[in-house]
Amino acid sequence: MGIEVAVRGLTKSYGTRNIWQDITLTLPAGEVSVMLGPSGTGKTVFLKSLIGLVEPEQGSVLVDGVDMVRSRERDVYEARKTFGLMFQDGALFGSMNLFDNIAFPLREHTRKKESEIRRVVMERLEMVGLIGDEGKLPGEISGGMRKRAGLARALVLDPQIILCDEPDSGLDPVRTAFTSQLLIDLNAQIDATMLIVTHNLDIAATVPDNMGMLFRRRLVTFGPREVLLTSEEPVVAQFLSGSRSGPIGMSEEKDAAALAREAEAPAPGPLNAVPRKLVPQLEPTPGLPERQAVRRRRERVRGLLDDLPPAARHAVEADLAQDRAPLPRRTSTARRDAADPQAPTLAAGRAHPVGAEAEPKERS
Ligand SMILES: Nc1ncnc2c1ncn2[C@@H]1O[C@H](COP(=O)(O)OP(=O)(O)OP(=O)(O)O)[C@@H](O)[C@H]1O
Repeated sequence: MGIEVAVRGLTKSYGTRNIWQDITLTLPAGEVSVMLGPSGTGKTVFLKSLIGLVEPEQGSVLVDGVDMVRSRERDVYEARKTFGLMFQDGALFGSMNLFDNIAFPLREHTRKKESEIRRVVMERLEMVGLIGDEGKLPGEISGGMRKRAGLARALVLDPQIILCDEPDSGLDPVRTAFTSQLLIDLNAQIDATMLIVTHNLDIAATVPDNMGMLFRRRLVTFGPREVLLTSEEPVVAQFLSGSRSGPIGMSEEKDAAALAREAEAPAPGPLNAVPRKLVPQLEPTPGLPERQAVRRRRERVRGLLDDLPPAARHAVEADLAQDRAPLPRRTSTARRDAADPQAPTLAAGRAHPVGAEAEPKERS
């Protein structure tokens, strides 16, 4: 099973420019989490800080007892081996064919024989649907195939934590849907802890167990997917609906004058929030094992129910009721909500705000 990543009070600046501050969250072991945020809010910097490639000035990132921020270089190097990284462009060596690219970490970091390397590489190629393409150069394949090859390479050392930086960037909606399924299938097969950085609303709505969002140098929220997907927090609702109305502007933040003008004359019709249903999470492709994270997460989130905002709580209770496990409380409400066609919709304005009173406490 994957291992937990515990981030506490993380703060990063470049020179005098603060990127984000005081980020505290836990990536639960073996679960899939997504970090959303407008462009430039520091999502990639956050990913890099988890593996010690970027050095935050405050805070800690605990992975299996090693603080990726402050521990000795040798310990950080060892802990880094538990991670698999998938970068935006696949980060493949242009002069090597896919087989050699994917075999590279095995040849660099292990003493496996070539026959064993071939077995592992072909297995990973099959997982990402690239069997038959192993002889091709990165320049001869599509962007989506490069991403999948990058994912296969991230998997060869059997990582317990997988970090994916914008797995959808540059992909059409169909390829993005396949990528979403691939990520869920992967989690079912290897039960690794996963963090995906993305802007993509379909991935956000269908893939993760947990979601967070960065905005204005802060973590707006992080918790069970239902919290963010039912949130009325203006920045979250705007982001999830793709609306121009709200605090997010073309540059990272709108200034106060622009927000005041907008409040007087809200953007018309289609530019405003488009309600989105809280759609079910993707399940693994038939024939694959069940995701073990699902049951673990249900148990974990059951313990958080009292701290969740009402809309998120109703959505979680509906999920728990579907599982047919006995509910400790509010069973009848959950059943009613599960059947309620008016159940929480994204940006539909029915959910409770994630505010001071309602914000769930992040827990491990
Ligand atoms: N090495 C660096 N030195 C100085 N500034 C940097 C460095 N790396 C990143 N930044 C700055 O940190 C900010 C956040 O960058 P980052 O790439 O993490 O954003 P992001 O949220 O991933 O954006 P996008 O969604 O567009 O990929 C940017 O303004 C970027 O210019």
